[in-house]
Amino acid sequence: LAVPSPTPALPELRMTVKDCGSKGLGAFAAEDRSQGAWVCDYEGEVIDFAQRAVRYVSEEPEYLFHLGGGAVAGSHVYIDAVDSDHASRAINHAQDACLEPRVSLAERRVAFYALKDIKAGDELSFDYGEQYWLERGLAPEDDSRDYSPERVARERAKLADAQAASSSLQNPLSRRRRRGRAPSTAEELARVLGERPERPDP
Ligand SMILES: C[S@@+](CC[C@H](N)C(=O)[O-])C[C@H]1O[C@@H](n2cnc3c(N)ncnc32)[C@H](O)[C@@H]1O
Repeated sequence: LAVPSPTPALPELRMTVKDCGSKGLGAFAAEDRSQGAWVCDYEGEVIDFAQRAVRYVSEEPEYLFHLGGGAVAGSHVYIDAVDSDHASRAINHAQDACLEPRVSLAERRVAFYALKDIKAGDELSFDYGEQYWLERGLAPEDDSRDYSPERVARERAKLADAQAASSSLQNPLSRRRRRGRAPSTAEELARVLGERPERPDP
């Protein structure tokens, strides 16, 4: 019985980084790669929630890939490519992208796979997700979805409502107030604080 030998793993795709006009720099394939094959990883520094908070106080991060985490914000993990000199840092966004990012929180890894046949000279892209652009109030190129100021305003209002609901849920005193009466003794206060609910999964 003939057993097919396993396909040898391909090396990382050869890439070049070039100017892409208003998108800034972009990463381009320097050779062909077939649909389904691994292309490269998103290379950068693995950081946690606290490091992210220190690094990005007032500016929106541009090279940060969120790997996920649990219900607790402090457990979230990211790959930050801000100081990387790897070409993956320059991969731009497109709705009809040629790359699929496969994220492994356990391995602290993002691996890009070809969603279609890639030819030498093609620009590499993945879908950053609508949220990336809505949070920044920007409309990206190579994307026909709705990023109008009206939608941005609607999404921001939804987020503000969700945050208000979540903070009032997490504050047992406000829960008690809604039921009509704030705790008036230390024992009652301790009992109320003891009822503090778990943060819901976002
Ligand atoms: C991870 S960087 C990608 C590389 C970047 N172009 C550069 O010059 O370093 C993400 C940023 O690139 C730009 N960008 C990526 N895709 C874009 C698109 N489709 N339309 C407009 N700007 C884009 C945006 O400024 C975005 O915040």
